[in-house]
Amino acid sequence: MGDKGLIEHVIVNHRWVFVCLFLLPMSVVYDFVFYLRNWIVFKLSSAPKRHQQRVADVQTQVRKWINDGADTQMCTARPGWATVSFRRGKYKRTMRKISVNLVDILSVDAEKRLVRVEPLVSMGQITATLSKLGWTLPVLPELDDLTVGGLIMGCGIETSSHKYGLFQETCVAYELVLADGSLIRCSEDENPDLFHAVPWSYGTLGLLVAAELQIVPAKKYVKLDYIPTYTRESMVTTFTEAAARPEKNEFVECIVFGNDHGVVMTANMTDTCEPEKVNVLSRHWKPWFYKHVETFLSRGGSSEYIPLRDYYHRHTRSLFWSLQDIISFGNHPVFRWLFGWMVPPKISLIKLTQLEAVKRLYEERQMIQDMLVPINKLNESLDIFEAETQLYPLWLCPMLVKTTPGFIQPKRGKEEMFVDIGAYGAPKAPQYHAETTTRLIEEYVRSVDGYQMLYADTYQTEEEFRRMFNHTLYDKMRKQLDCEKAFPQVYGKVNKKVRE
Ligand SMILES: Cc1cc2nc3c(=O)[nH]c(=O)nc-3n(C[C@H](O)[C@H](O)[C@H](O)COP(=O)(O)OP(=O)(O)OC[C@H]3O[C@@H](n4cnc5c(N)ncnc54)[C@H](O)[C@@H]3O)c2cc1C
Ligand SMILES: NC(=O)C1=CN([C@@H]2O[C@H](COP(=O)(O)OP(=O)(O)OC[C@H]3O[C@@H](n4cnc5c(N)ncnc54)[C@H](OP(=O)(O)O)[C@@H]3O)[C@@H](O)[C@H]2O)C=CC1
Ligand SMILES: CC(C)=CCC[C@@H](C)[C@H]1CC[C@H]2C3=C(CC[C@]12C)[C@@]1(C)CC[C@H](O)C[C@@H]1CC3
Repeated sequence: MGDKGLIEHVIVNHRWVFVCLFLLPMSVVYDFVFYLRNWIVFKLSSAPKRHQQRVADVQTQVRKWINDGADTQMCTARPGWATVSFRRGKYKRTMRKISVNLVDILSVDAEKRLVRVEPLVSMGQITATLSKLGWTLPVLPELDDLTVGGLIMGCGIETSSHKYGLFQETCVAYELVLADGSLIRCSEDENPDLFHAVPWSYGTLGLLVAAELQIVPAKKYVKLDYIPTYTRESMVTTFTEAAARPEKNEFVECIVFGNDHGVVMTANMTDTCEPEKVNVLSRHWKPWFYKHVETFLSRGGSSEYIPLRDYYHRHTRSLFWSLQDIISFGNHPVFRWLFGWMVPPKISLIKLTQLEAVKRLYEERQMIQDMLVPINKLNESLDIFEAETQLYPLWLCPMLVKTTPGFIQPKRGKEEMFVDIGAYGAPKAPQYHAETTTRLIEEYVRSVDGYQMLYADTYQTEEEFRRMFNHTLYDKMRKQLDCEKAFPQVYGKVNKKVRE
């Protein structure tokens, strides 16, 4: 084995060496630099002043594209490795890249209960800002590095989605630069068709330059009730009943640890607590959250008070359960005490440095998928996941599909409760084959009028994709805004063939 072969062997089979020695320190430096930059910007209060100039710069780039003959389509200049999406878009190599370098929180309006942000503002930045002011977002998707732009143009989900719907249902206005270089604002009252067509459009109707999001009062803690279940029936029933009562349960999720057992969690914000039951999850020596949850299967049900921000970022430290496949001893107490403060490595840096062999490994032997199905199909869906993947844990998160027009709408005309089934890890089913199995599951999801989250690999054909997502309003807006030359279709940005 030559030097290159040896390095590749070590990186694929002992990836933790590279991750611990290189990626973790790099992630700390990266976060620190960004933190410092934001601190300076905030102290100088320069973000709102510079916003207009930065938007004008986006408009100038689009107008230059027109003057240059508009011969290639446009996408944002954000490199594929920097995103939370599972893969990189190949289209980033060929399309005209428009730099939308807008990373700041512009204003917090307590009276109107709104926060106005630029599209690259991350969820970590938002919780840091809002919690100090006593506010929070109604839906705050897990993973610190998710951006407002990515969550609006794609979709975002969290354990309060059974009450509020997806992230976009809590947005009240978008500002976009269109294919002709003009700036437009849209909301429920102003350009409502565009407003409803933007979510799930993946940047194919225009470039987002600002968004207004609802805020709601935050409390200090979340009181979290852990309810272990030992049969499939009790797991599904407990979860479904909890999701149906948003007035009683502000947050609902379930981690399925095996075919017939899992822990359902219901939670509510509170300002008071029982001090002996407080669990500060963000302390670096604390066990990974899903491992902690698993202990309630043997300990029996219980309650805890978790600081609100720690609750929001509870799965971030272990990237749900994906980190165990990268640092297998990451949850060992010694590792946690010594290095836990550096974890997790930044997803962007993992993507930037992963070798072709690691990519292949993930492509062939790992499944990263979120499928949204009507909650009354949960039991049947779990049977399919068990038969085809035998992959555990699974993440269950309920979500309300509202009748708002757009890419996803309840097929039966009235709002309907769905559940996101998240599968992240190495399937154990002997017949598992990335493409065949995913296609089979996609077919099932279509058959129950469900949806696939598109940050992951979709193997659907364009015709199947159009059957899954309602393109009526989207097609109308593409025509009206003359998008055909300017941007690809959503399918052209998300299907497996255009991603690597
Ligand atoms: C109107 C207004 C506008 C503002 N604009 C901006 C702005 O544009 N950009 C900006 O950055 N700040 C802005 N701020 C300041 C903001 O309040 C924070 O000071 C800033 O975001 C940095 O937060 P921090 O120092 O608390 O960072 P930290 O709390 O140190 O957080 C830094 C990062 O660490 C992680 N983290 C920290 N604690 C936890 C935890 N408990 N669990 C999991 N992860 C955690 C998160 O990833 C977070 O992004 C604004 C404030 C106001 C009022
Ligand atoms: N908890 C959750 O809900 C989770 C959600 N996700 C998914 O991750 C993705 C978000 O990741 P993130 O890294 O934030 O975003 P990405 O950079 O991956 O962006 C996602 C899409 O949105 C487009 N987009 C982003 N910003 C703009 C903008 N300003 N103008 C026009 N188009 C834009 C991108 O276009 P382009 O390709 O041109 O750059 C891209 O197609 C979403 O798809 C989300 O569903 C992942 C994990 C958890
Ligand atoms: C809560 C929802 C809806 C989704 C959570 C999905 C995450 C678990 C995945 C999103 C991006 C994924 C990536 C990886 C692991 C799983 C995610 C965090 C990797 C870090 C796995 C290792 C690869 O080499 C790179 C991957 C990048 C994206």
